[in-house]
Amino acid sequence: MSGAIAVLIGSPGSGKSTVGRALAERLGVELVDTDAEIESRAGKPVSDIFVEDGEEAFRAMEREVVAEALAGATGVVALGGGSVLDERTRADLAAHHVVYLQVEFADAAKRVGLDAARPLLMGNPRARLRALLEERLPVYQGLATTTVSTSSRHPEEVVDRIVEAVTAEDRR
Ligand SMILES: Nc1ncnc2c1ncn2[C@@H]1O[C@H](COP(=O)(O)OP(=O)(O)O)[C@@H](O)[C@H]1O
Ligand SMILES: O=C(O)C1=C[C@@H](OP(=O)(O)O)[C@@H](O)[C@H](O)C1
Ligand SMILES: [Mg+2]
Repeated sequence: MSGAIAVLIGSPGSGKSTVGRALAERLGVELVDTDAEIESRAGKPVSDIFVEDGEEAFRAMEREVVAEALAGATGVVALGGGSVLDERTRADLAAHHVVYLQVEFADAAKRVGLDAARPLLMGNPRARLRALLEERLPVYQGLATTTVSTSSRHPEEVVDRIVEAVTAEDRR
């Protein structure tokens, strides 16, 4: 299959950015983390974009950055958790290995609890995260060519599973 070696999708706290970095390093390929690219273009953190420009402006930038990342991808792409809500992004993903990083609610809550930079979870982080997971689960499942559980697994073990899965997919 051409395109990215793996495009990582999943909820906030599933480990897309962390595992994306480790996977790209393991394979010796480039990583594009679309949130990092948005931050570099905007010159400010995602949380500031949400507060100062609003979610709609963030989603418009995200759509553009994701489309570019997917069009040129040959390595690993880590998406933001909400990027798959865009129809064009979902269509673009059809050309790629799409790895859904699955996480139990309790683990995701613990992981994002360590990091205050997720504007969508402001207010009541646990309730917001639960609602996001419920709404998006079918979308993540529908897009995945491979699903890898990340609960109770070190990021390097998650990388092992992804490498096995994409190698097996390519043999098919
Ligand atoms: N498999 C894992 N086990 C434990 N903690 C993890 C794991 N993957 C990521 N984390 C931690 O969870 C937090 C969120 O990870 P991150 O990669 O930013 O997730 P995402 O990009 O999916 O929102 C970070 O503090 C990270 O160190
Ligand atoms: O789920 C979402 O809608 C979002 C997830 C974040 O990325 P992570 O999934 O990497 O945390 C980031 O793109 C933004 O805060 C919106
Ligand atoms: Mg991330």
